[in-house]
Amino acid sequence: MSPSHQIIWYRFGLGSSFSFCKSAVFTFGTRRLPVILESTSTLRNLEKIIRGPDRRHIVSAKPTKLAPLYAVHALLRAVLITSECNSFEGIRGTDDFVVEDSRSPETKTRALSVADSQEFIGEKFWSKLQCVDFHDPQAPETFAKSLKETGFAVLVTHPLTPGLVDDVYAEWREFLTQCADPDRPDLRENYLYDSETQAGYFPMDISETAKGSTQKDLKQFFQLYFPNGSYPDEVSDKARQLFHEMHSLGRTLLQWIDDGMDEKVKAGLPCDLADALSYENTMLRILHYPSYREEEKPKGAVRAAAHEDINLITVLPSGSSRGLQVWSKEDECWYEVPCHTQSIVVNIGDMLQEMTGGDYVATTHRVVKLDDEVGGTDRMSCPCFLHPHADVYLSDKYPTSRKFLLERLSELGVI
Ligand SMILES: O=C(O)CCC(=O)C(=O)O
Ligand SMILES: [Fe+2]
Repeated sequence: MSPSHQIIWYRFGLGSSFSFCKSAVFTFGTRRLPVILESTSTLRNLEKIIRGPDRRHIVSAKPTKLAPLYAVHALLRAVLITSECNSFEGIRGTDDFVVEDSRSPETKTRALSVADSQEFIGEKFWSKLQCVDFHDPQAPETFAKSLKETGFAVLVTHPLTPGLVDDVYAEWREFLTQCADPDRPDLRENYLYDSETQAGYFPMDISETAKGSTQKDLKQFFQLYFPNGSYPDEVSDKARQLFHEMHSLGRTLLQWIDDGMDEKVKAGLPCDLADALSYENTMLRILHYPSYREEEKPKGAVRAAAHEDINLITVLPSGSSRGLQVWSKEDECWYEVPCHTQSIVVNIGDMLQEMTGGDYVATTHRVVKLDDEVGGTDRMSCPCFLHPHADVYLSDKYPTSRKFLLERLSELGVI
């Protein structure tokens, strides 16, 4: 080791946090590698994985029932950091997992406790919020349970075309940046949203004000409806393809909710959720949250203020950077929603809550700029809001979903 190589040693003793952590699945590009974190020998396997040629492409970890999220996340972060190192020490003694961080200015050694692991990853995760492997036979149940308990679930593997979301982020970041450019008034004019259909471009100065908030969110976005609504000539067909794939994934997920639904609740529905899903009312929103300095933002404004979504469920690929948080009524705190490239967050919207008489609850969430965000970071995201057909019965108060939608859009100040 060269003397200029400064190191922090984190020792993940099996007696500490990882004794909880039985297994994880790491995904390298399209290759999935299950890892059992029980013994020294399997930690050695992990070492081999870290040393492997694909080590820069670790994108997700799947905790099982026995593996709380924080432990898997701590491990994942450790692996990510390690994969950027020039060297990796691997196993020390019989039960230590040693990670070195070449970017640290000092050297120290310590065993990692549960609290440490949270501090280490700098995030607080909700252990009830499950990460689901889409291909796991247990996936429908795990998914439905997580939605029921937290209003959220994270799919760490999914059937969308690999790389498609990143491609959409890259080209729409450029397009939306141009739309905001005062030298390109033509773009704003061409694509400005239609208040009746809600399709098109919503600039920063128009944007949304969350229900109950007084400040506009610090975001601009484009709402795409298919086959109606405008689609900019300036971008490729990729967002169209993404919508198509997300809609089809959404139908499968609604089917999973149908399958896991309490019989009494199901009896109150006008039809299966999967059949209530509309293609033309479903909307893909491509969001750009520009970078900003904390002191420059209007007082009280955040990237997206606390809100619940209006629709049935939202299929939300991980944003291009962290910042999505979910409110736990039980613990009365914000938890960070795990953000791995290639994972997809799913959350419940108000319409599903209304339809199921509150059996599925739309959980409040928001998007903030984290204190440790690297300066000048913007953020892209592309939630797909799955909506029912306009005449679907939600409840006696809202005999059609159309009535519900109009009420909520007027509260948002966009109609
Ligand atoms: O940007 C995100 O990650 C979430 C966006 C969101 O919650 C929304 O647009 O409703
Ligand atoms: Fe939302």
